[in-house]
Amino acid sequence: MRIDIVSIFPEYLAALDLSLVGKARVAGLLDLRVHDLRDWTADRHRTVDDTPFGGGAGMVMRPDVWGQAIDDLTATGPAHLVVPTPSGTTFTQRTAEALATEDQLVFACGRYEGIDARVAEHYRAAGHRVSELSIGDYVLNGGEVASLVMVEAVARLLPGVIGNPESLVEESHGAAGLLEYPVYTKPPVWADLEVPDVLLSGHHAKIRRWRRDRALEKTSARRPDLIAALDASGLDKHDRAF
Ligand SMILES: Nc1cc(-c2cccs2)n[nH]1
Repeated sequence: MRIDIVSIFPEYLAALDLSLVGKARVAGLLDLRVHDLRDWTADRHRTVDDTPFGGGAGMVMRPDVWGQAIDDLTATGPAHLVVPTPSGTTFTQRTAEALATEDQLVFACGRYEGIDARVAEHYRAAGHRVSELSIGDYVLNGGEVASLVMVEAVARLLPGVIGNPESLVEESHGAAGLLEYPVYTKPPVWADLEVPDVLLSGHHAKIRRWRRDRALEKTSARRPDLIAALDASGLDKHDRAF
C-alpha cells in the first residue's frame, strides 16, 4: 500500500518514522510519503489560503493548490482521498479495515477553517473514493493528528506489520466485536494484588471462558452499544454467562 500525507506542517508527521509504522516503511511493507502542500504553490509567498466567500472568521484553504497536489499524487492510478474533519463520518475499526484494502490513500490535512468544499466534490466527480472522516467529537487545529491516528490504525492491519495477527481478533473492537479482557503479567502479586487464579491454572478452556466473560462484562458496562450490535448480528445468548 501507498499512503501520501499532504500538510503545511509535514514535520508534524515525523512520528510515522518511529516504532511499528517506521519499521513497516523500512521493511517495504508500506510506502508512506509525507509532502509539504506549499511545494504546489506558484507565488512568492507560497500562499495556500484565502478569505471565505460569504464572509466569516478565519481563512479557507484554496482549491487550486490542493488540486495541483492531489492531481500529482494520484497520477499513477485510483486513490482513496481521506479528508480529516470534525464534520466527517466517524472513523472506526471497520473504517480502518476498509481503508487497509486500498492500493493508495491520500490524506489531505486541512488547517484554518477547512479546505474549499469543491476539492472533495471535484475528486468524487472524477471517480475517486473520497472520505471525510472524524476521529471523534472534538475539534483539533488541523488534520495532522487525525491522520496520524488513522494511518496507525490502518498500517497495523497490513500483512506483516504486526508480529501476531491473531491478536487482532481479540483486541478491543477486533473481529470479536468486544472490548478486550484485562491482562496480567509478572510479578504474580503486586501492591498486595494477586493475578486471578484461573490464569495460573493452565486450564486453557477455562481461561478462554474467563477471558470471554470479562470481555462481555466490560463491554456491557462501558459500551452497551457494541453489545446491541452483537445481538443484532446474532450473539449466542448463553454466551453471556457471566
Ligand atoms: N475529529 C476531528 C478532526 C478534526 C480536524 C481535522 C482538520 C482540522 S480539525 N478535529 N476533530
